[in-house]
Amino acid sequence: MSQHILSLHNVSKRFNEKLVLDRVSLNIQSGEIIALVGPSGSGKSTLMNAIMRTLPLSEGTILLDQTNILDYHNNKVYAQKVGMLHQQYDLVKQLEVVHNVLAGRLNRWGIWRSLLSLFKPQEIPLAQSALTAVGLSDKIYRPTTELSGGEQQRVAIARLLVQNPMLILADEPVSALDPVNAHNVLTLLTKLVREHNKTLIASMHSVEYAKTYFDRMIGIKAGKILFDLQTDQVTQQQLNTLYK
Ligand SMILES: Nc1ncnc2c1ncn2[C@@H]1O[C@H](COP(=O)(O)OP(=O)(O)OP(=O)(O)O)[C@@H](O)[C@H]1O
Repeated sequence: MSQHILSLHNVSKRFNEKLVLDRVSLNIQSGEIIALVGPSGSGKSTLMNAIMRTLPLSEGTILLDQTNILDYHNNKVYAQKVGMLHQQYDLVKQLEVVHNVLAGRLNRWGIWRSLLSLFKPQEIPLAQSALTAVGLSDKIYRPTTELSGGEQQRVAIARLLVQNPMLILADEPVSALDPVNAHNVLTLLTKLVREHNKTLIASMHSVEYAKTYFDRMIGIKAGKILFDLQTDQVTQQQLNTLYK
């Protein structure tokens, strides 16, 4: 049996008649830290949304943990396998940080516990330890809106730690941040992924960041994989072709 955490077999996606993913096949092992790179509109977000099950495939199969993603009937169970980090953090800004972090627990709690937690946060030690891991333990009861962009992205990472999925997808996780915050968030994210034995796939606008922080780079152009290599093996010529 395959040991791949994620396998895509001939995955295609059409929007109306437009082919946006064109027979994409790839295998990903547990623990890999992968950057998806490619020009705007090449299909990176579509690929991630397909893995997240927010977009149905036109053709092909995706196996997560050796099971077809369509066979996970329960979204809560699926959320224990895959979590996503968005460019715009996707937090409820009016709530205190603790509630946003504990939102990562919703896939394990029932409705009553989830509602109760809005009034009296449940599992505070769990939230506290996730916030300590991202360097924000002193911000637990602050309104999220008072945090900077970089801090909000770290809250979103703490929420993922609480959610504890095996695979993390990150859609341009630092493109809304300045270079210092982008560096801090990527350093933190890749360190936590390694320490917690997770797998990371991130779409990256910046090839420089992709080279610095990621082990494997997958170049996508017009919905096709142009190269799929260890980062140090990607040549300037391949990058030129990708962005030409
Ligand atoms: N819901 C949709 N309906 C129709 N077309 C779509 C839809 N979502 C994406 N597309 C098209 O699919 C193509 C790929 O988009 P996608 O967002 O996956 O690219 P991307 O590589 O993530 O781009 P970027 O780097 O700019 O985020 C684009 O041409 C886009 O316009």
